[in-house]
Amino acid sequence: MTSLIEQAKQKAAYQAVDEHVLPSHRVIGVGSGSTVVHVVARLLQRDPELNAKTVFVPTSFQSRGLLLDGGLNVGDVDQYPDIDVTIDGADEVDSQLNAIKGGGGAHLQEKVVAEAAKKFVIVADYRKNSKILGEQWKQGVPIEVAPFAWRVVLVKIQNMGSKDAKLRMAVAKAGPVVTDNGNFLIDAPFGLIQDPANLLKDIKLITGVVEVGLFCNMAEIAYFGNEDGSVAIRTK
Ligand SMILES: O=C(CO)[C@H](O)[C@H](O)COP(=O)(O)O
Repeated sequence: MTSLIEQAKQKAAYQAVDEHVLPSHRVIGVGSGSTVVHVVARLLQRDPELNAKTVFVPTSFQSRGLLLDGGLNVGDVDQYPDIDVTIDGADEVDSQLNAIKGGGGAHLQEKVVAEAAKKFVIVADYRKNSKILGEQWKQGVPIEVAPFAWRVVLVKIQNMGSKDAKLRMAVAKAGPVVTDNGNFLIDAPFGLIQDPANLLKDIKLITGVVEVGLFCNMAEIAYFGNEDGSVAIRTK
């Protein structure tokens, strides 16, 4: 029995693929996370001849595995810097389509692949649909940092007002989570984020920060699967 949340993710993902991955597209960016599993499932339902003519650019070890397991052509963003469309999940999306990403620690590659695309599309379930960032996602803004700099960055983030900011620790390993890029992660709660673009700029200016999981003014459209089986669409 599929849960309501899983059904909501699937509905959003399927509709986004159907409406944004066109037969003329040759390069598709594929995000990371559990909602993206449904994106790849829908891609695999397309005409195999069409998929054979298309390259898919993953954003993590996880999404690369999904694409390879499906027998799809995989390419790197340095080979394919012009992407037709990138579809990805999010941890929270506000009324202006700003998003928090990086719950899965993949936001560095996700941001590069989203910025390389002509169009960036978000897929999520109803729990991610907010007016203001920080309403529902309480874990904080994910910040990827160079390992040697983590404590200096953490103190600066705490001094910026995120008193509960902390290093993300691994669950099945002693010590911190290490990203696909060999870095550490800090999760920094800032309460309600009224001005995400300004916060992004301030955090990014701290030396040692590699990338911030605030995606501001990037998404063109977001699909939210609802509990009742409908899909809410938000556009710019
Ligand atoms: O940003 C991400 C990973 O870095 C994911 O897109 C985000 O965490 C949402 O994941 P899910 O679809 O599993 O809820």
